[in-house]
Amino acid sequence: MSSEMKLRFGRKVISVDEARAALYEYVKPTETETVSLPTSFGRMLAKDIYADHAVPHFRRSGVDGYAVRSQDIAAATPDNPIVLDVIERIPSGTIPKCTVRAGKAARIMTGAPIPDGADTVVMLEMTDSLQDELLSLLGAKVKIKKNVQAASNITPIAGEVTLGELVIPEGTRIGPGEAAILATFGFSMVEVYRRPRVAIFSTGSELLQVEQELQPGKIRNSNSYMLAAQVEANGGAALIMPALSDDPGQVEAALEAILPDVDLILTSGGVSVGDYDVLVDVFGRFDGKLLFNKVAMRPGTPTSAALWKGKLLMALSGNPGASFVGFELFAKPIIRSMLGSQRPESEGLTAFLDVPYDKPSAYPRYIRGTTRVEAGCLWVRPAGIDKSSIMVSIKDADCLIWLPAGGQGYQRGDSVKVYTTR
Ligand SMILES: Nc1nc2c(c(=O)[nH]1)N[C@H]1C(S)=C(S)[C@@H](COP(=O)(O)OP(=O)(O)OC[C@H]3O[C@@H](n4cnc5c(N)ncnc54)[C@H](O)[C@@H]3O)O[C@H]1N2
Ligand code: MOO
Ligand SMILES: [Mg+2]
Repeated sequence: MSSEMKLRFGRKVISVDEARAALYEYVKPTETETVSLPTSFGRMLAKDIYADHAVPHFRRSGVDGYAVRSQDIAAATPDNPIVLDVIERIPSGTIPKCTVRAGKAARIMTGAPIPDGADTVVMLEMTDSLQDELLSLLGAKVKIKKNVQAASNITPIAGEVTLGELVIPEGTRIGPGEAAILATFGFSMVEVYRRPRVAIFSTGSELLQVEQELQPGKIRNSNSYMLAAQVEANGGAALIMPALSDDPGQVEAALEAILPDVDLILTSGGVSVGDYDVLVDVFGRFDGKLLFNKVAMRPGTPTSAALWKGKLLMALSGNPGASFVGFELFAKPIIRSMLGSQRPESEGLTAFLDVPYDKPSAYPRYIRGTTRVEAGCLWVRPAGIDKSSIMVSIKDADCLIWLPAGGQGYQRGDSVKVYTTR
């Protein structure tokens, strides 16, 4: 068999895990860059964030009311209120001037520092000050109508975060909570991983550009946009390249030209046994190293990958379903590893199959699935028609249902593993 025929038909099949291991060998995190906090949302943090001060860094009032000594108001009741002298008013953001001694009270606002001497705060609603609030403060008195436990309505120093605590580990995606913490600790500039640049090429002379009118026997290129959306959803920067022809020389030249400018190349189509499956031809003539060209999985069996001039080239199947699944299983963990993620692979969950599934397969299946929760249990069913060539059901998928190889089919209610894709 010629080497070209060998590449097409004499393929060595490897498992998904072996394929991933082969890829991970060549994956390294991108360099870090420093960006402004407002532009860091969605980016991956490139260094551990430690608390360089306690939060709060002062005893903070949680309510509007009076800061007092709890022992002064132990006997307070609505019928027998305790009267205290009001010595100062403490707006939030100011520093108390006086110490609260026996028989004294300080009117305090929510968020303001607790004055020395006070160990609790009585809410305004439990005093009679509401009537007096127009009185000039000096000489005013306040009737406390309810005793309040010591430490009430006070957040102690370091009540939220202690000095030196690791608040966000490196490799975390910056969402709302992380943004709040970064702002709290003064990170107006944030060190993040550079977003991996991913070039996307589709192949196939049947492909039209999106803006082109439909023509007999041709289809619009949908994979490139699906893959670009998947790249961006996982923190990469997608470069949608012009679709490639079926000419091996042209394809090789186009891929080689972009290699230096990107971190990863994704192609879709042209990896099976067809006469015009051009990636197979490229693998037969390029000076890269083919890592694998057949994976024990359905869909996406002909998914291939190569290392070329130090960069990974992921050659996904042309069938939209297979392309989607191949991205989720291989390109997603590559991109997330480049972004420093400690958990690059999709999270595995257990769900109950919502419908019977009776298509046995020689290879493990990764079926686009739609989950739902019922009475606290996760149920999953195939998202629409479960065929590799179906594009329209991809929008309904929020996971991949993993069905082991072989099997005599599955009943409704069988528990299966699912991998989230959202
Ligand atoms: N005799 C065999 N035929 C096929 C085999 C096989 O083992 N023996 N493998 C099948 C499997 S499995 C898959 S998966 C597909 C993969 O084929 P390719 O990766 O070579 O993909 P293409 O042939 O280029 O296209 C397949 C299909 O997908 C459509 N396509 C391609 N690119 C796009 C795009 N950018 N947007 C939308 N649709 C796209 C293309 O029109 C074809 O319909 O091979 C099976 N055949
Ligand atoms: O490998 Mo496939 O099963 O058509 O995608
Ligand atoms: Mg083909």
